[in-house]
Amino acid sequence: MIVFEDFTYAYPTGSAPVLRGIDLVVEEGGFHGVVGASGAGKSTLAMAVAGFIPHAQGGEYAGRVAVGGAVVADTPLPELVTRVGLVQQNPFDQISGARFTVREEIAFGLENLGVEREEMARRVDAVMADLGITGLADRSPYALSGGQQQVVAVASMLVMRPEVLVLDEPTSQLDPGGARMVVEALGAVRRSGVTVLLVTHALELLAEHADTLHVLVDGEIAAQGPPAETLADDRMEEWGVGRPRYTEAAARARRDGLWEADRALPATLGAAAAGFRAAVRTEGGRR
Ligand SMILES: Nc1ncnc2c1ncn2[C@@H]1O[C@H](COP(=O)(O)OP(=O)(O)OP(=O)(O)O)[C@@H](O)[C@H]1O
Repeated sequence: MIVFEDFTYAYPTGSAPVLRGIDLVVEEGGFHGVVGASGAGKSTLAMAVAGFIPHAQGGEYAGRVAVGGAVVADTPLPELVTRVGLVQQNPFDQISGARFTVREEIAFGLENLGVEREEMARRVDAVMADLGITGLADRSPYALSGGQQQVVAVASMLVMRPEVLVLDEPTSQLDPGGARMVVEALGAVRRSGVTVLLVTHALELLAEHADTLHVLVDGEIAAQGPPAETLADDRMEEWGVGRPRYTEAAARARRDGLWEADRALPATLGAAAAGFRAAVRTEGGRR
């Protein structure tokens, strides 16, 4: 569980706070999304969960962030890395450069923790099997596609058995095939019981997979709730987030009288298809 209590944060080089009075509860387990316009503070929020804020970045803060009951600011980074994994945008940048194979790369964090060799091998094998990358075990991390590298980055975090996995735009530099690999891997992470907090502009992905969605606007939480509600919110345009293409299609159909007036706008393809089918039936009934 991640809890923000009235959390405000300013970077050391900037005078104005970039997160302001954040109150947020992310329930244990499940898949939770964070969206917002560019500069809204999403990466800053991700770093506040992972502890790079305040531990590595410094800056000024008020209020608190806690993960699994541990207050992030009071917990040393070496302990936090076993509680929270952070996967970032660029898969290439996350390769340690210190190991030759995917298997060794995934084991790297456990080695640093001094985990016993057999236990380490068991855990690495299990994570690779869970994420469907056993076939990559003996390859060089540098010889992989971006999607494969990103799944290895997820595996390197998951092998530490964190409570929370935070991902900051993990698919934004990938082609559609690579993005699909990462999404499938996140399905496996979710099934393992780890809480997933995903920062992304990929609204359709959140519409299909997220349990809750948190909308950041200029450093504040402007809306939160189930994605079917938040993504169809009329204010998403003015907040600079936009809406899924299915929502936009239905909104246009509604303007043209082709969407039932009392039916909520859809966020997913399935909900859009159901709405259009119903509209066609109603139209047919009128004839
Ligand atoms: N290291 C830093 N020092 C000072 N200001 C920073 C630093 N990093 C980010 N900022 C500022 O903090 C604000 C929020 O940035 P952040 O990267 O968290 O936004 P974001 O929502 O993740 O944006 P994007 O979608 O473009 O990644 C921006 O105004 C940004 O310029």
